[in-house]
Amino acid sequence: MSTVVQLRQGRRAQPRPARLALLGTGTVGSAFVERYTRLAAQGVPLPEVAWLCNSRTQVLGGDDLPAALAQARAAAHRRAGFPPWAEGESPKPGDIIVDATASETVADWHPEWLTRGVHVVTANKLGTGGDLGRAQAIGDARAIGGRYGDSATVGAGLPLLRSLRALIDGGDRIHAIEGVLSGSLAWLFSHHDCSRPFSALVRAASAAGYTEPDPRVDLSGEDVRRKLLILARAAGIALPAHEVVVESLVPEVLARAADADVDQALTALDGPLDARRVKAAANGERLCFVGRFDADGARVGLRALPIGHPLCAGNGTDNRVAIHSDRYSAQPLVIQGPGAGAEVTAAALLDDVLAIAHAQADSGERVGIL
Ligand SMILES: NC(=O)C1=CN([C@@H]2O[C@H](COP(=O)(O)OP(=O)(O)OC[C@H]3O[C@@H](n4cnc5c(N)ncnc54)[C@H](OP(=O)(O)O)[C@@H]3O)[C@@H](O)[C@H]2O)C=CC1
Ligand SMILES: N[C@@H](CC=O)C(=O)O
Repeated sequence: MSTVVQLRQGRRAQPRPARLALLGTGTVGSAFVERYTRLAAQGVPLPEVAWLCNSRTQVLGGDDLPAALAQARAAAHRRAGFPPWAEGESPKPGDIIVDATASETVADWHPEWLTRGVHVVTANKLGTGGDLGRAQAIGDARAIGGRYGDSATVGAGLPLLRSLRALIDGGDRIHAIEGVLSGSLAWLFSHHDCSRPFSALVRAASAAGYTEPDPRVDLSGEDVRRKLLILARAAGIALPAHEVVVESLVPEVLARAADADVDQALTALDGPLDARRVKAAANGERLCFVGRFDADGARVGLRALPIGHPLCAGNGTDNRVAIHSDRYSAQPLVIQGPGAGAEVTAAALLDDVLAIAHAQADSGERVGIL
């Protein structure tokens, strides 16, 4: 090797390892830290968590992540304004942002980060399950920039999006997707036997970490709409959110309740849902909250299905989703398993983080220079 080449190589800046920022220190963010800490103790090579952020503060990760998490969770509330991470140090190309928020503000940043070569791993469905323009901007940005890990957004990590993309990559065409896409609603309707008020079950589902931060997002069908949009868009259909017909379970008084009054207003669900449960049982049917899209459109709502119906086969938080395609035309491909819960969701996020870290290592991807 010539002296000139040796000198050039000696001067070349060293690539630095990717850093990770965790946005959201609530139910899912905390489970992420717990799993990260466990995997790191097992020797799994993970990118360093450089920052933990919520809407109130940003703290440095460091060696003691549980302590950093506790510090972030204990931060004082602050007046509205930019979230602290937006005022602090910017992520650099090759860094990984984990979005464990339910925030529109954070989702709006997804295309921007991807365009800059920053990877995004998300449990937040608003990126690709909300506004179509934002979903398309994310699609465009991931084609040229960072990677987008979205397995936690549908089925809390069940191999749904992965399978769908594998079918499409293999030349298959998707005709319809139908299924139970809400873990919390699946859990609620599998426990609803009128012995306890439905509102008490909603409180239990929320305490178990199955519902959205605001359970009305589940009960209104909005969460299922988002998942259906994510699936439809992954299948290549540019479906606008307003084209999904949604049957909400939320009575007017609950819909209008201020955040502080939601818990009390949940009782408005009890009478109407008990009546639907009694009627379904009298007809030998079971209530299931189902989302479907096909050539005729997209629809989300509560259906009374015969007890033996395939969509009724799950238990607990099980999602059960049927994919109809060219390849699976006589009988659909069916994927079933737990579709909500902080642990499975955190595992999905870490799977995506590891997949990005492995791809970086395999491709020798140069991470931004310090
Ligand atoms: N629970 C489940 O089974 C599943 C959940 N998900 C998704 O995971 C996400 C998180 O849910 P969950 O943990 O229950 O929600 P939580 O309400 O428990 O936590 C949300 C966190 O996001 C933070 N946050 C809000 N806005 C911002 C912002 N602008 N910048 C930084 N942080 C912000 C909050 O901050 P602060 O603490 O200051 O309020 C909080 O720490 C949701 O999008 C949900 O849909 C996805 C799959 C399954
Ligand atoms: N609230 C959601 C959680 C996972 O996405 C659900 O009930 O499925």
